[in-house]
Amino acid sequence: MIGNSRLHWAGFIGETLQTWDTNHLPAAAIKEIIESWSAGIWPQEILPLKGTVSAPRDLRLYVASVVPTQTELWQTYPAVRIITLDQIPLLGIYPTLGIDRALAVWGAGKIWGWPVLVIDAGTALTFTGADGNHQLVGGAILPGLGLQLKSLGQKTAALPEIELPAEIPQRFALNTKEAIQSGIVYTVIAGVRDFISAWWDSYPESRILLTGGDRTPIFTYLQAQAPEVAALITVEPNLIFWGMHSIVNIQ
Ligand SMILES: Nc1ncnc2c1ncn2[C@@H]1O[C@H](COP(=O)(O)OP(=O)(O)OP(=O)(O)O)[C@@H](O)[C@H]1O
Ligand SMILES: CC(C)(CO)[C@@H](O)C(=O)NCCC(=O)O
Ligand SMILES: [K+]
Repeated sequence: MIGNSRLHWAGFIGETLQTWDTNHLPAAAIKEIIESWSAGIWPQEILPLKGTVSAPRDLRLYVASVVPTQTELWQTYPAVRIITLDQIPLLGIYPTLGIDRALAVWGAGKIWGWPVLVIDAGTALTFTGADGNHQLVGGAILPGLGLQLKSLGQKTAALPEIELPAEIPQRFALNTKEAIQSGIVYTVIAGVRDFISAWWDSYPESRILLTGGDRTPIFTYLQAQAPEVAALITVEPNLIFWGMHSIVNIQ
């Protein structure tokens, strides 16, 4: 899965599933990976994996991407299959819907049942809901936690670029760092709770799944602020891969 910040990898290696993340890769590295795979060798220096790994010569690579320039770099690999929206049986898809959102909500519905709401806390924070007929209800997109911190740090003179706090901060802060942390954390959690509550108004029995690179801090803050809501949320890092797995199997 090619995201806006990095690449998310999942490999069935023998009987086991391994997952890992890398940065976006430059063209030269991708060329090297493709040459290695074509020769039946695992490119261990670029994509380190546990154990010694050779690669089958026809190693299939399934790519879903929300970054077209990155997708392009993989298209020279003969065994690549690009997963596109038209391959996802979700009803009511609109043409510019992100493939990551479509795959995540499809994977969630397939495994945890319908209706379902997915919260993906990545570069962008997205809500994506589908109903009992596997029909997209819709969703919302806002800047993710990292991007909110970064944009304040970069677009102001006096605000530093800081990290997310490990625990929920004090709400009314008396220093700049904690004031930024409070502002972002409390408004995002309030927003997340509001979207969940609005979703449950329409789909009271629905599962809610939380995924993405910032799933753990979001879940920690939610547990502190609204433990009764957090208790009803399923945290699942591999939602998009479950979606890809299901799509790939039906082809
Ligand atoms: N090692 C890491 N590198 C980059 N971001 C990380 C890392 N660990 C956690 N994160 C957090 O993950 C967030 C990005 O999420 P994720 O990796 O899911 O984004 P992405 O690659 O854009 O994928 P998506 O397109 O699904 O949002 C950042 O806001 C950051 O706080
Ligand atoms: C919202 C992001 C950036 C989240 O990764 C991605 O799903 C995307 O580029 N979506 C396209 C716009 C949409 O989903 O309506
Ligand atoms: K853009």
